[in-house]
Amino acid sequence: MESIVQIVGLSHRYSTNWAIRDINMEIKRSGIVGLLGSNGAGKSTTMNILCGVLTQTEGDVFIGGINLKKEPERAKQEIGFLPQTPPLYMDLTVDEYLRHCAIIRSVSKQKVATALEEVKQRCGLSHISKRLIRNLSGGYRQRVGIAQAIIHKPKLVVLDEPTNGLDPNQILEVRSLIQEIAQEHAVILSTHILTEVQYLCKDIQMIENGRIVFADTMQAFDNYVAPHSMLAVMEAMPSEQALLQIAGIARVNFLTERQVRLHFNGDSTVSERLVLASAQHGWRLSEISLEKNSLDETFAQLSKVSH
Ligand SMILES: Nc1ncnc2c1ncn2[C@@H]1O[C@H](COP(=O)(O)OP(=O)(O)OP(=O)(O)O)[C@@H](O)[C@H]1O
Repeated sequence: MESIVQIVGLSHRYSTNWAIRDINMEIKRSGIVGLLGSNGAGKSTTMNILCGVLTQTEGDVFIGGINLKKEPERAKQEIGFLPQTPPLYMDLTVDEYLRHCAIIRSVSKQKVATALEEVKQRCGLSHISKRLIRNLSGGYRQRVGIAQAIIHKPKLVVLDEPTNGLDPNQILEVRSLIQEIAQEHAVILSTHILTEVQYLCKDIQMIENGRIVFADTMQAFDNYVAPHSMLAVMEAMPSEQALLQIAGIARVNFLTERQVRLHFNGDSTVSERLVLASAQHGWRLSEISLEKNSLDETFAQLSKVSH
């Protein structure tokens, strides 16, 4: 199967500092790939190169087999881009703006009207065609931003922090629109929000200090960030020895007379065994909570593994 995107040995240097180093990636199918990284990790640099806005220092990007550096115009026909700040013209109506985008994206004259109707329908914009963009809510502006990215039916859609600055309802709406679009297009979604990637993406690329530190399926990532400790509150706290008897518990840290942190190996079914043991021995377990790694801790661990 031909790749939709292939990134080979991509590196970029701003004056003397390398912002990204030796990035490799291949996408062959539609669906959402999450590019996850903390601020300054190198996501925007990667995306800007991918969309032909910035020329890399080293390496190559192929879109549908076309070398972006050698044939930028042809390759860019297959890319739709929603940058962090959508390139909207506030004084145009939704119709005027999207028509303008279709034309600069080289949609042929006879096809502009159909492309416009289709994209408005997909993005839920049909009822606000005549509204000025200036008067739209953040969520609707973002929909217009997504519409301009897909109006020419590109193979690849690149979305940079698409839910940034939206309220919780708007976030849900924009996420479901992205899921819908990913049925037909390959989508790369950049974000620093772990839950966004967990919710939307089937594959994940994690970037830190300009390097990819994790590239696998979301399921593999979930296993990686699965909890390895839990906090428990017990009114009649047992001894360390008694707790270590429970299969899976590897280490015990007493925090207060009533609270303990239990580190475990394997899966979190150990919590069920703790509940059982408490009932059997009268420890009066009143609270239990699994502790997930924070994104920072996960980055730190993955960075260590990759070095
Ligand atoms: N125009 C520029 N000139 C010099 N250095 C830059 C420039 N743009 C980015 N950098 C540096 O390159 C590195 C990667 O930045 P980049 O913006 O790609 O990261 P990011 O992951 O997108 O972060 P953010 O989420 O904050 O946008 C950072 O150290 C940043 O300071």
